[in-house]
Amino acid sequence: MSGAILIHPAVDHGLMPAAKEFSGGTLVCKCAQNPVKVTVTGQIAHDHACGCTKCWKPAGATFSVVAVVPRDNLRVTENENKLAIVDPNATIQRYACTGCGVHMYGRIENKSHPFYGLDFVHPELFQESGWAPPEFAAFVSSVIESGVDPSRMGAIRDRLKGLGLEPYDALSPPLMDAIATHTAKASGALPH
Ligand SMILES: N[C@@H](CCC(=O)N[C@@H](CSCO)C(=O)NCC(=O)O)C(=O)O
Ligand SMILES: [Zn+2]
Ligand SMILES: [Zn+2]
Repeated sequence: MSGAILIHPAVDHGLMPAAKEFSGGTLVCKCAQNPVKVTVTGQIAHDHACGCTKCWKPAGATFSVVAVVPRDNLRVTENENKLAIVDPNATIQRYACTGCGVHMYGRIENKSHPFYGLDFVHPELFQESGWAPPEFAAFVSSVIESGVDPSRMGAIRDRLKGLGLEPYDALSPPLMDAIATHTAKASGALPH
């Protein structure tokens, strides 16, 4: 680790490679009793470190680690009654455990959203190893909104680059292109 720059416990010691045989697993919240469990089928996609204020981060972390899975591949299997939506007006409706505060999944209900059909999950909550590691860092400048001193941004971006997580202030260029393509097709600027 370089100095006091802690990105997230799942990346601070280097990225763990994906396991070829990883076929999903169980996300478990941090409650000592009656934890919420969410079963995910298949590997995660578009895993990234996210600096936005809305994604759940473990204590001490500057970034979250968040990825997507098809919503049909996700099931709440235990203690669903403990879940509550953090902000019903947000694009991503994040279901948090009312016991420990961990966000178990985030769902997009707007059918015209470019990412409709995908749920957001924090893969560090898997009890299994082998999930695909983060590929880039998103919404990096947004960490300032959580109180990070702007003077630290150079060191934070250098640390992310050192970990192989290219820093962007929105999503990665391929994902931003996919969003723009969706928008252009919806408006008619591009053919379907
Ligand atoms: N500066 C804002 C940015 C918040 C934001 O737009 N977050 C993104 C990324 S979340 C995971 O990649 C987003 O899509 N948000 C939609 C939502 O949260 O519903 C901030 O930091 O708050
Ligand atoms: Zn909990
Ligand atoms: Zn985020």
